[in-house]
Amino acid sequence: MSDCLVRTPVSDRSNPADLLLEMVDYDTAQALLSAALRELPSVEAEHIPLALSCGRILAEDVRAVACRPETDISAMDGYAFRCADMDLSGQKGLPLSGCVAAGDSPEPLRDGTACVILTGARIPAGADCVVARERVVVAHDRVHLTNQTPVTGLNIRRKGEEFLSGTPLLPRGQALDWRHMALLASQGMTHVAVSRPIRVAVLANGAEFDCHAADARTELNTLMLSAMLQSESIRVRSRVAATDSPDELGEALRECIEHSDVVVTTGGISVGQTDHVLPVLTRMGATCLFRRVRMRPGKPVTVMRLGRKIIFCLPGNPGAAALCAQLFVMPFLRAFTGLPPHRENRLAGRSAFAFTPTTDATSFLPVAHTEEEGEIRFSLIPSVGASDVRCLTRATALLRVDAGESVDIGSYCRAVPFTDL
Ligand SMILES: Nc1nc2c(c(=O)[nH]1)N[C@H]1C(S)=C(S)[C@@H](COP(=O)(O)OP(=O)(O)OC[C@H]3O[C@@H](n4cnc5c(N)ncnc54)[C@H](O)[C@@H]3O)O[C@H]1N2
Ligand code: MOO
Repeated sequence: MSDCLVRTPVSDRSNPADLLLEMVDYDTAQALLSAALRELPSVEAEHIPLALSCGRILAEDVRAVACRPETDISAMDGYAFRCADMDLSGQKGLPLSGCVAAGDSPEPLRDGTACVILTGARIPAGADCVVARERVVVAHDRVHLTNQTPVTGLNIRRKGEEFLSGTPLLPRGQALDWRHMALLASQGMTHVAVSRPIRVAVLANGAEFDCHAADARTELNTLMLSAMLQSESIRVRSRVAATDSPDELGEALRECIEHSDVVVTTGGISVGQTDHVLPVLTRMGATCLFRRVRMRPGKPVTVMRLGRKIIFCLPGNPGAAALCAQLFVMPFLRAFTGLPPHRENRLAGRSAFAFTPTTDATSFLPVAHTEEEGEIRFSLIPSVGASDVRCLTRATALLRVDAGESVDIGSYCRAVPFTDL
């Protein structure tokens, strides 16, 4: 038998384990979380080498300091000349005078001549068109047109045609990836200001995860949640307190809180005699943002705050922990890192199944979504409940059904797709 904490009387409203504390509905819980996030100072910026910045979040707006192309350049390997100088019949041609390659700073073109020019080379002053090499014939050091009528600007990439100096290039909050590297490097940037990574601690608890326990179980949530939350802009560390001792749990919580910006606990938040997470946090001075949400599954989910630290207390059942992490922790971390809400924040489509809730709570059903003839269709993934880990591997979204609503085949429905960071 474990040593059980003596339960505080249910009338003690300072204890978040107290079931008399009012349960909030799902939208209220989200609103409380958004309000708490707004009160947090934004994450500091750090300057890191551009080469290491993929996956990080831009901490400031970037404007062009140089236009692109920086100067008029040739788009072709060929010959540059002044259009008006060229004999269009191809009979006379123009004498050749020199060669310009990319990287050269050419002298002005001699009047009445053409020069060899290579792709990317600066257009010499005096030239106003480029004809591709395969469209001329060169004989006796003269260039003759074969199959081209040149016009001013032909095959010239004009200075600033991509963008001018001062053009807004990327907004603060942009998650950087390979597509942004060339653009930033084109501005001479070797370093970039990004938000420093957010430190998240994931803490599981429960004596059943002690491998010496008489009925030991495999701990699943730290691996699952670390994989979900880990990204270039989020550093996750995890810890398992394989104990039912409030003191040992308290020590683990203290250590997690001290070294992290955000803590995510799983398990130990219901009303069992070994559910110590909330009383221990309360004793440490944490206050409750909300305690339990009118939703199924995931009802026990609770969010605490200690100073500037937010502590998500998720239910221990892996399915419920995953669902609460997707619905609460992921959007919070996106916003905290400075990312905009996920572009597929909400999916709308038609249900391929019928469902009538049996609770007065918001139900979240695991579904797989497919696109058929431009419309999203949701299929129900069978689940035996909040401990089901197999159904997660087949689901792609969580379909929301509010209390009092029911779903019929063909009903228009909303779902939150699973996301990563
Ligand atoms: N009297 C009541 N009992 C329960 C209620 C209630 O309202 N009244 N709510 C139920 C619901 S809903 C849930 S969800 C669970 C939540 O309980 P806890 O968050 O305290 O979770 P535990 O009791 O610690 O664990 C529940 C279950 O999940 C397994 N678990 C926990 N952590 C992990 C992990 N890291 N890896 C794998 N499996 C884990 C644990 O072994 C238990 O089987 O409370 C209900 N009870
Ligand atoms: O809500 Mo619990 O999260 O059903 O298992």
